[in-house]
Amino acid sequence: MKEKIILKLGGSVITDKSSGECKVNKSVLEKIAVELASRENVVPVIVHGAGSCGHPEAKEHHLDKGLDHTNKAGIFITHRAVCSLNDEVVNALRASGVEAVGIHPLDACTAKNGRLISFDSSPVELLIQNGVIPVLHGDVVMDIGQGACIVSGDQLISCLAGKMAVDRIGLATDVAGVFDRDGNVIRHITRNNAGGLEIRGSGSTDVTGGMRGKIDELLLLAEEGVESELFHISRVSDFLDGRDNGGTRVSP
Ligand SMILES: Nc1ncnc2c1ncn2[C@@H]1O[C@H](COP(=O)(O)OP(=O)(O)OP(=O)(O)O)[C@@H](O)[C@H]1O
Ligand SMILES: C=C(C)CCOP(=O)(O)O
Repeated sequence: MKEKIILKLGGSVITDKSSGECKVNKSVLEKIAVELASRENVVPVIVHGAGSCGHPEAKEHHLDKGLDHTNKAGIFITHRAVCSLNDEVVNALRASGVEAVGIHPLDACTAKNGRLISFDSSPVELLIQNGVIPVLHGDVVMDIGQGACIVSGDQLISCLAGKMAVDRIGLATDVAGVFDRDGNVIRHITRNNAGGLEIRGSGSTDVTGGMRGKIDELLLLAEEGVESELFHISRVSDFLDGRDNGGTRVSP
């Protein structure tokens, strides 16, 4: 029986996030695609972040703060940036023989004050039933409270996991896991120990809260009874094979 998994490819991994402009790490994408092509044990849904292909644009047009009369063009500009990255991810997968297609949250979701309130997951489920890997991404989303907002790939994961049964959820980033003050990986986070941790944002331009935003989102997911794992991209094969990946588990 194949495991249904959600794998988030962090923007810190698939782009050069420290660059002020969209720079895709094509060689990393190729390696991930080869890993996925060789796996018969999992049916993945891929979600990716924006990194330098979306965060700088969203920040410049302050879309995380909503729409006003000055920033409407930011919708197109930000969406185009992250869609260009989505094309690169899909193309890398397809070049390795993995049948994949992009799904864009702007077309499929509605939010209220920054939180998703509707997302029809049936295309995602039908695609995987038919052997095609859906590739979703953090995006600008129309918002009935503030006009528009930025929905992170992390929030999308929570939303998807609430709608479809998945066996495991993994988030690959540029760090080995969540570090404590001494730089050691915290192997297990729950609501009980999360309060005392020093978790900050990203070192690069980021409108969705960096590691802090990610852990807050994963703790909400944990409250729904769903566990997730955060690990370094170099350990993706361990995650795919269900082995210890040296990272941080966030659980109820
Ligand atoms: N306590 C911490 N432990 C580990 N990383 C931390 C911590 N606090 C802040 N960080 C930062 O969080 C970053 C990872 O979060 P980030 O949001 O950039 O990842 P991502 O999901 O790959 O990116 P994106 O949001 O573009 O998809 C690390 O590069 C690190 O600088
Ligand atoms: C900035 C945009 C468009 C999406 C952000 O998604 P994330 O990189 O998963 O936080």
